[in-house]
Amino acid sequence: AVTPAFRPPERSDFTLTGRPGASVVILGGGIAGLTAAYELGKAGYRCTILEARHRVGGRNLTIRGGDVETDLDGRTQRAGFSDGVYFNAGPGRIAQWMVTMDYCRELGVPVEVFTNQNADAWIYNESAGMTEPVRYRTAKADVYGYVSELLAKATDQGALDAQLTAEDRTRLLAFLQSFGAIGGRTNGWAYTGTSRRGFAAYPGAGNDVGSPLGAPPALSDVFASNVGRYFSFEFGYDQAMLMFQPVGGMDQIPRALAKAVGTHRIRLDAEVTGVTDRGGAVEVTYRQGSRQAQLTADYCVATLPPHLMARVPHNLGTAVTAALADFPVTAAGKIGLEYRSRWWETDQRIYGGITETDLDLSHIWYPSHGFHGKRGLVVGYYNTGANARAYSGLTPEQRRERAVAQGVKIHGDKYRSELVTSYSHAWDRTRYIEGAWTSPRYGTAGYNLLLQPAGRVYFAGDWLSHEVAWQHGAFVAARSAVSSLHQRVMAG
Ligand SMILES: Cc1cc2nc3c(=O)[nH]c(=O)nc-3n(C[C@H](O)[C@H](O)[C@H](O)COP(=O)(O)OP(=O)(O)OC[C@H]3O[C@@H](n4cnc5c(N)ncnc54)[C@H](O)[C@@H]3O)c2cc1C
Ligand SMILES: N=C(N)NCCCC(=O)C(=O)O
Repeated sequence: AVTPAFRPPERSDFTLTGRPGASVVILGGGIAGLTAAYELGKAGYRCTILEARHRVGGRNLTIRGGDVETDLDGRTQRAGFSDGVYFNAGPGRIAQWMVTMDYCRELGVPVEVFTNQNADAWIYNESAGMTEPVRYRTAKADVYGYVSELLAKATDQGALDAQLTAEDRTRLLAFLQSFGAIGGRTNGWAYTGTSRRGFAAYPGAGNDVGSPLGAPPALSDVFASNVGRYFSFEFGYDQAMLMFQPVGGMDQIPRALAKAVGTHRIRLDAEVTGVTDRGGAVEVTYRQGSRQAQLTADYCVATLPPHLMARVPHNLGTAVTAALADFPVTAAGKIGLEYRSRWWETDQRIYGGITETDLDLSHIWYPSHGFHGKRGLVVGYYNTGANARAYSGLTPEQRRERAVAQGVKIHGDKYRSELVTSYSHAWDRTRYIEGAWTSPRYGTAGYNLLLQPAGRVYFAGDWLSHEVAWQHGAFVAARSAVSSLHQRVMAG
């Protein structure tokens, strides 16, 4: 066969066979820690999770009205969202092939489509001189049209004869005519714009042909606007539609995991302060409020972000510390803007999806659920790196003002006037996380060292996978760690 058969991801009815009943202390109650406890629990291990924050989930964080978060700079926000409104401050979407979907199925977490791409969402490149946003459908029609025109001309003029047979040329020209909606040879393969660009007023009854947007800008202006830079996003194997989200918020996943694990096995507000491998057991010290406590178990699974684990005193060796400290960390931030009306649906006909910009807010997300409801939440920025750090240095009020001032350029006055309340999350300033995700140095001795246990301590987290910045990575890394732990226990 030319194409290898599709291999479904490891199934979620992943089960360790044999019931050895050893004890395991798990550091961190994010997706990796909860998954380790869930899978080990199925096999009869006695697990305890130590989680420093006041809730499980880690980076999987959904904010609802009444939630209170204080960042490393001491800025406290109390989310004022209405009942039923939620904001996924961390993960927001899941690809169909990800093992995350299997866990949703197994745990009974209902999912719905997350609209990752929408022909009616906007593109706005201020630095390219755009004074008005353009709809995705219009931008695509023009870029595909002109690229097709150029390639058709070059092909027909013989510029590609060294690469193409006569049959290839005919087939390529036929493809380009349909792909770009361009004229034929007699029209010089010209792109002159079609209904694909969209309408100022859509067609109606009788003789109402509507008001088509008409002729495209000149080829040079279309390329100068640089709208084409966003088209490849939806080609990514990890971002292509259909994408999914849990109904009611991404934290339905950690909530379901915590319930399955048993909340009595999870200690919250428990900050791990030391890990000592005693040879026959692992001793973990932690702080709960003013109380210092200690826990001894047969094994340990450590799922703290690597740059934080590197700072926890331990006796696992300097090579382990150096390897943990060698994960470059990215910043990311998001703001949730609650509106009293769904003007993006009623006035702009945008039902979900993402507007792309070259502003420092980067992306604007419209909700993929609750269509035609009373109110809704727009993600007013989702940015990374320097843009994220620029926002995380501001107060929550300043962040909102900066995001709204820019959003108005794209959406008009309602972007400000209909706003009710907001909450912003800066991952680089979040205690016990201090970053969004890492860039592992795959293939180095340090990375490979952490794939092995350090004595009785196993490591897991999305940072020990090739799907960093995805819950999938945390799930599979946890499964990998508990599988090798279990093999060792069964062999011993
Ligand atoms: C902005 C953003 C967007 C994302 N988008 C997506 C997406 O759309 N889809 C997707 O699938 N994934 C997405 N991700 C990635 C996803 O959130 C992560 O891959 C996943 O949640 C990582 O889980 P983890 O358990 O490895 O780590 P974490 O969630 O970081 O868990 C580590 C845990 O350790 C705890 N901890 C830290 N220090 C201590 C200590 N001293 N003692 C005890 N506990 C401690 C932390 O509080 C935390 O709960 C996104 C992440 C971010 C930040
Ligand atoms: N550099 C990356 N791995 N990007 C992924 C960004 C985080 C994510 O999963 C999402 O937003 O969907």
